[in-house]
Amino acid sequence: MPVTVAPDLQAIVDRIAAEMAGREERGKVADYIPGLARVDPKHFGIAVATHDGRMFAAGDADAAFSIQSVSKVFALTIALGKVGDALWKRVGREPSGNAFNSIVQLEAEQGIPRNPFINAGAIVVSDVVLAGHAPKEAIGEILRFVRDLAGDDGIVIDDEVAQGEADTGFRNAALANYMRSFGNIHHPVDQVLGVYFHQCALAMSCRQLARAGRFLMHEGQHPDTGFNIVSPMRARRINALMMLCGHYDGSGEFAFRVGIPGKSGVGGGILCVVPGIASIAVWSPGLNERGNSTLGSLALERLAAATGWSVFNQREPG
Ligand SMILES: NC(=O)CC[C@H](N)C(=O)O
Repeated sequence: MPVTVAPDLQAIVDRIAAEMAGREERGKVADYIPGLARVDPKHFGIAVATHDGRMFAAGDADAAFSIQSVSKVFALTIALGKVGDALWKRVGREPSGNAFNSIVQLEAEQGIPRNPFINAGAIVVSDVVLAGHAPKEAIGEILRFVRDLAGDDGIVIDDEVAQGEADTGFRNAALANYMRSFGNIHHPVDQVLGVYFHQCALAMSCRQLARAGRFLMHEGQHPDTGFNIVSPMRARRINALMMLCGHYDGSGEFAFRVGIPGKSGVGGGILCVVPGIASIAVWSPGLNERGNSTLGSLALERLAAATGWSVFNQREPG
């Protein structure tokens, strides 16, 4: 895509934040754990990190929130680094068309989850990250990785959220045990879930999240160090998975409305990657019926329309 940064990007994000502040329809905040239930639905933040190293932010772009399933992108990146394409023997690459915590496909498909961005797939990824480590070390590896990507040691894991996930994670435990019965989970289920629950509990601001996603717009390269986090091909493939599977059974709708690879989480965050152009994070805690941020999705739709950014065309911004 030959599109360069739209010159009025700050004005665009300011305008989007102002529109979102006035919206009544915000969806419903996730309420399965206290650490999420108490978050004020009025929040909205947006941060856009551009390929040329600039940052445009508006609203609550510096407030930390629970990134939840957005963490599945980072965990997948680590797992691919460890076992490479062998991962794809244990996890599929197809959209599921089902809810993020659905169990129905697993029986028909012999314990192989459809993709790494539904819970079952992410739990297999956690199992891979855990290999050769104590759970604490695996969690530390994920945290260090995200801090390194963002260039920010201030990123932490919210222990209260992690505990809440463990206290209520009966369905995730069911998924893990079920996959273990097919031999697709290799470590003790409580350890695997410990890793998964802690990665879900990563707390990050939009600015930190947009920075952490930059390697995916830079063909896999860390923009600060020049090191290859992943190869260009792998970055492209992670982006493809985000496009096809990043919003669960709402992925088609998101591609239709926004047209940019993205990954959502039930904390209300969405990370989006415009290859060669921008890494974008939005946050608004109210969710639609598919568990994706209502205003976050709308804000990204507005941003894509205002900039012309899409992986489906090559229009100049305007
Ligand atoms: N969609 C999500 O963000 C789900 C993450 C959540 N912690 C869960 O496992 O249920």
